[in-house]
Amino acid sequence: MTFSTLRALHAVIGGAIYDIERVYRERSQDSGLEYPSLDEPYYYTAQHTPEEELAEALKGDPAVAAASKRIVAACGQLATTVNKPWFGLMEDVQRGQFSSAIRFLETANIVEILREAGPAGLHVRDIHRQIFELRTNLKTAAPEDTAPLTPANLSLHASGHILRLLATGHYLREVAPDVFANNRASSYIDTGKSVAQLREAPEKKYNDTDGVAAFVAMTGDEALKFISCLTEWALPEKRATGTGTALARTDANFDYRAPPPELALAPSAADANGNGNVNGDAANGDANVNGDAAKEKEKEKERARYVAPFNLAFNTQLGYFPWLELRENAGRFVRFGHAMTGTRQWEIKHQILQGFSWEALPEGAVLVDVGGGIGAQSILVAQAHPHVHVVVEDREQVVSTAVSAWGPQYADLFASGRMSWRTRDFFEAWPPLTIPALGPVDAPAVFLLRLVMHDWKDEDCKRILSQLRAAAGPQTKLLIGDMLLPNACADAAAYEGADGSAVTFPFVTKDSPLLPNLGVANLHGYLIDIMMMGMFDAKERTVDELTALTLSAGWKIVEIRRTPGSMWAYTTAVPV
Ligand SMILES: C[S@@+](CC[C@H](N)C(=O)[O-])C[C@H]1O[C@@H](n2cnc3c(N)ncnc32)[C@H](O)[C@@H]1O
Repeated sequence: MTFSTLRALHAVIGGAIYDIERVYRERSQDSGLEYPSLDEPYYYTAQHTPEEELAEALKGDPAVAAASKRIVAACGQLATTVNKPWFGLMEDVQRGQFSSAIRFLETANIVEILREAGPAGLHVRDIHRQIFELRTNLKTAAPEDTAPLTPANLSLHASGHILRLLATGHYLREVAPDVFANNRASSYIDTGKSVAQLREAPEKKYNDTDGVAAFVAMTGDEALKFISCLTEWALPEKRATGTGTALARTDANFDYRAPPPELALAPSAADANGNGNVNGDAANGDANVNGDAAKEKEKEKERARYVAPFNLAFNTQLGYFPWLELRENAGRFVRFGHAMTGTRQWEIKHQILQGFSWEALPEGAVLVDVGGGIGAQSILVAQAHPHVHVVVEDREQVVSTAVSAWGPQYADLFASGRMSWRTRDFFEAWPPLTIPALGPVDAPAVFLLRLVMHDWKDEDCKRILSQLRAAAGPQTKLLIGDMLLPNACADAAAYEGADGSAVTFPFVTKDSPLLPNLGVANLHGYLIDIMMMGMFDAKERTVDELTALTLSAGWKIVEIRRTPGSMWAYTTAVPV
């Protein structure tokens, strides 16, 4: 590292600011439109002036978005270079505290409380009082098994310190000592619900929202807990004792892979899961241990116990989705559906509409959204393309609650029959459909798999893809929406696809001082990769990995439409 590299990074930042300013100037006809201030909240449900709307919308302009990413990448690289290693290390290794503080902000409804307080903000004593007024309501937006806060859990002092950490990390503003207000970053988590609505119906907090708050809550709850078990899961050191439970994992004699005693007689992991996720590793059993079949079976059972850090953290043999459907997880289950709406934010607005040539489909074409949840993405297609019929397939419990999760906003669409749900296990053969307005459908025009492949190991994905391949007609397309991760090193793979085509196009020019994958500006893709490891022992994939996987199930990738500068892509494949 030399001064010339520091200067080159500085120049990247300066050049990118110039690019952003140029777009703002040109698009506002030189009216002096300013870049949105971090200090000013922007609530997506509120009324805005045309200038405010344009200033916000331009952040999504491809040139602005790309320049912003260069700034983030360069600042990250520059900061890591010049920061005292101890400070940088502490910021990173203690990041969990910041994550917990953001979850607290969301779960305590502080963003909504501060929205109503306005730009002058609210003293922490008044914030604290309102948190309690909401939380001591009998109903709670938090998962059912969460006891309401009591003064013993949360002191005034604690609230103030958590909020100050957030203000220091640019998530709030401390406008006067102990007085906090929302800023642009915190306002992004707003649900738009009034405090009165949250008091009246806390369980509806995420209904009719953009899902961002639900995603924050889900990540801060389940994901933060299971990811803390990553190393214990990956590097179990203790040997079997046959006693203890995962929840007692601080016991020095505890073996993370030993079966919890109360589950010793439970059905096998495969039976409990019902979809093959948890027993994925068991199939790789070492067949020759002492030649003793009973012992081998027992060993296999043990290996299957904690397939992913999630299983370890929550002491369950169930896969994540069946676990979510347990009665005690009712709140988490509903929240997960809304969190999937939040995942739209990985894409540019309504990216699914640009991810495929929907307009080229014939009248009455059928899109099957496989593992589509509440249909958070395919509903955008149904709305924008009246010639397309959408059928969402998912597990029974998801299907039975999907329509009610949307509230009244799409009632006409559902009543028209152009968007419907049916229960299907995607590991089973695809049964032909009958759509009242169209009659029997032997093969759909498109199978969509969005955020599904990344939930599963390769062998499970192959099973899912093979079932779709068996059901496909010659014109059926497979559309996969997931992250596509490039390497972080400057080899050719970061610049081109497996077949040499420019499918992943460069994120940076070859002489740039930035990492070829844009480093921390694209960290989100690599974080989700590890989140999937934590949840399912699954992963996000590279272009090469996805190409090989789809081919193994009879699908050939023909097009990749990447969100500019992002890890997110829609990949189209056809039957081979
Ligand atoms: C990460 S979510 C993605 C939801 C949706 N595709 C989206 O992008 O919003 C994965 C979905 O797969 C569903 N799923 C899990 N196992 C399934 C199975 N065996 N058969 C059908 N759906 C399943 C889950 O219920 C969940 O809705």
